[in-house]
Amino acid sequence: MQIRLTVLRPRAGAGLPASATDVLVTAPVGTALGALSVALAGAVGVRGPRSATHVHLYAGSERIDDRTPLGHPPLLDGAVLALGEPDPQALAAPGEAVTELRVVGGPDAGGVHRLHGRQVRLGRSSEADVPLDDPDVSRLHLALQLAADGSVTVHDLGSTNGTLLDGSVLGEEPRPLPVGALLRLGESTVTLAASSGPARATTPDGLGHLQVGPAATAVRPAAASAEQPAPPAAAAPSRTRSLLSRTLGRPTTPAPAAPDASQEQLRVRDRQAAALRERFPDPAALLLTALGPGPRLWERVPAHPDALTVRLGTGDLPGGPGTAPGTLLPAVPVTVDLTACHSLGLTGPRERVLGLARAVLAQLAVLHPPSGLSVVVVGADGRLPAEQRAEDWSWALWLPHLRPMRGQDCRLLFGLDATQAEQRLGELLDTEEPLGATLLLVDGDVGSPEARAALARVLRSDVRVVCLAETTAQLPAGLGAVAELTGEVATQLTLRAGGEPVEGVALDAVSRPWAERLARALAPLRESAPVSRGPIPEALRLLDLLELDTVTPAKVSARWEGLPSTTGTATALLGTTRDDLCTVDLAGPESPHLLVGGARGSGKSELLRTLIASLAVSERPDRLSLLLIGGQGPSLAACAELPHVTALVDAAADPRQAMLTAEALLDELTHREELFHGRSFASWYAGQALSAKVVSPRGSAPAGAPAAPPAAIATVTAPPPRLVVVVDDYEALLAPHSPAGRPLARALAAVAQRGGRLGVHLVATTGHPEQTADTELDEAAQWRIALRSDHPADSDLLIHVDDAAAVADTTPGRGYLRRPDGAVLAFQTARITGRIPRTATLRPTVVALDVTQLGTPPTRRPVRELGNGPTDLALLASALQRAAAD
Ligand SMILES: Nc1ncnc2c1ncn2[C@@H]1O[C@H](COP(=O)(O)OP(=O)(O)OP(=O)(O)O)[C@@H](O)[C@H]1O
Repeated sequence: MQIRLTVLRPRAGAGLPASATDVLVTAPVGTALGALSVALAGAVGVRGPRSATHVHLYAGSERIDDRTPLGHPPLLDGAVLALGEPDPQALAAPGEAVTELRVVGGPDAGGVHRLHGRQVRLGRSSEADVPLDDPDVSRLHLALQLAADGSVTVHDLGSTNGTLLDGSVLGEEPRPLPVGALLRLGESTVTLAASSGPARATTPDGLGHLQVGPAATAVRPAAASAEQPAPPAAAAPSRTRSLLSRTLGRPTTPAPAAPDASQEQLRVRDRQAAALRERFPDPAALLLTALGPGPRLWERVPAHPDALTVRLGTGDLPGGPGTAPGTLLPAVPVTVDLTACHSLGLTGPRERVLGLARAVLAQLAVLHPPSGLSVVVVGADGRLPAEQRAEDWSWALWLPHLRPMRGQDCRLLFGLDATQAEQRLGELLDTEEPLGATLLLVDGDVGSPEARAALARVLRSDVRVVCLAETTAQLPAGLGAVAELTGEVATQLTLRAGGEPVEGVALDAVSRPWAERLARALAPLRESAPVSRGPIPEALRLLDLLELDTVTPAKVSARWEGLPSTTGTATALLGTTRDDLCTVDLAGPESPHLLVGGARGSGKSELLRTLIASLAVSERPDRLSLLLIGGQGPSLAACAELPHVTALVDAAADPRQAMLTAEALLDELTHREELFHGRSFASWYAGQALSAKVVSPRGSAPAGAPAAPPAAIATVTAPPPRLVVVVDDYEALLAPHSPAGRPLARALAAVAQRGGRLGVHLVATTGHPEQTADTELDEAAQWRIALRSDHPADSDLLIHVDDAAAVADTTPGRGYLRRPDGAVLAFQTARITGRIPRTATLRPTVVALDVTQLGTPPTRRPVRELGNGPTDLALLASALQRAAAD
């Protein structure tokens, strides 16, 4: 496994900052922190004999136990480990249920401050308890006073530009500050909030990530109600007039309400303003959502009405229905819909533009799931030093949205030099089918004439683009919207999106440490779907897909205990498609049988072994039996130890056993028909659940079923399990020179025709689809797989399209699944006869992360397996046997 950590070197002296190094750790699953700590200390230059015995690592203020396995909390992707002393930042973390002061807008937005002590001063000075990097804020601007009963008052400290409390001027006399009231100082807006809501449940996966369930629909903003004003998007010229210049620092105007508004109209105004602020969350709310993670994390799935709408700042916007004419909603979000305008330019002094761009990326990353939005960051402007570009964007390396998910040849979707930029832009143009949306962020020039030409083409594609520049003239031509930072200190912006410009918007900008904190909180989070979209992997391990990388009897028993007590299942996980797990459900209503074809060496036998192992994990042996028949050799012998396997027949080597098996199979079908009295396996089981008793009408032991007592003794017996008959080299049984095979082939034909209703399923492989065409199985099997085929006609016979003929012979196990509904999906079979990957036994390595290199192709080392030791199948069989015996 690989995870990224940050190691903090101890401070050289009190008051000095700790220096941090980001590292990539590669280590076998289950490696304990103790095995890494010396290497982690070495990464920040702490070496020598003392480091071997005296390395203590802290997560926040807590010392981490050396036995904590890597990949388990707190050792997750993005974790910060402080060496030798608690993390000095830890105390500043916003905590649980206390009153919080949140900076919800302005040039230094996003801060969340727990209120401690009796007095809290806000100002530009570093002496302030809550420092604000806003040029229009005085050094010590205002003070909050906390009373013992928890109430809060506020007063101005004689600031130059004054303070507004909910639109009215605040003097030096203390006034109560209720939760939710807006304080505006300089271009910043702050508010008091009760504690943040409950965190969303997450599940550690042991590999450095936390799985997050889908967003709760209840928390999504409701569609615009009759009372709500239209969303404050930039592209609506009708409201441009009403976006007034901000009033602070200039002659102060009262709260923006119409003079003759009634009490009810004012309440409507307040509700509308609150609804808009809720709908487009401020930076502080976003940070808390990432840290929680809160219920709104990744709520904007592609169909969400506000998907790809970004908030750029706040302004006073006209009220909606129910407010008095001329009413303005104070300090509500001003947004741009990137779905509508496609591309957005942000211009102004570099530091401010970067602050705004960070706020834009942060909100996209918090509100959109990585499966619905990919982010590509290109910063290759040769006028800036390479180190500067890397430093400006290093915070984004923690965002999960930058992971290459479509086969892009890089570690992260960065283009931080001309070559990387050309590569990223080329990839954007090459994507044939867009999966979710893509946002390209371009910081300045893209570095080369080729890249500029490619960017011009990207701008005409479906990719959404945000470009940053110092001046509007430096932006690429034809952007859908441009936000230009204005004002003496560039803390306001003017938005142009086709209609009249929207002026005087107080921008949302966030600092780099803030953005890094938010991105780092997102780093370990993963959507709960086990496989993400992307290219089809080249190699897969079944035990990993089954989440049984360390398989134990207890884990298997727990899985079996969780099964519903209805008819036994027969669902086999085979591998993955591009988007999802690839499974075949033989017990479903669509089709009970599966036919698999492919050329020599295409991976048919391995696919059967994977299917057998997967079926065995999916169901208890008393409810699912497996009968294995090798038409031409012992390819399935490795599965014989699974407790579900009742017989292994080598038809070529043992014709007599083949004959007996054929008879037993036919007997079994007849037995079930008599037992079920015309009902199907499923409805008979449903009946059994009611009557609870079964009287066996006859007693010969059917192939693949537990032995039953002699026919003469009518007795209560276990109900028959589902039976899956698995045949390798089906065509060998059909061959004229195979006298032993022929009776078996006849029995299998009967299974294909009659077995489905009786809970008897057939899975068979063929190397020669033309020989198995038109057999009973060919006609009955609606689940069909074509692995690599030698001829298009073979593929066509199997899956009714010839795509499998184009599969490369370097990818055994790659093929196409045709489902009963006719859908054809490319997939890769997972392996079960491999051995534990060699990396599982390697010594852990710790290497420093170099941001400038993250956009380059990763070094590829072939996955090698241990040459000795048990196969995964042997490990699984042993665990299943013990689980079955318990
Ligand atoms: N899913 C897979 N992933 C990786 N390697 C695989 C996979 N499936 C098969 N292989 C490798 O490909 C080779 C051929 O596999 P296999 O014997 O399953 O093919 P086959 O189609 O049954 O061949 P034949 O028709 O000759 O019996 C083996 O070396 C196997 O290890």
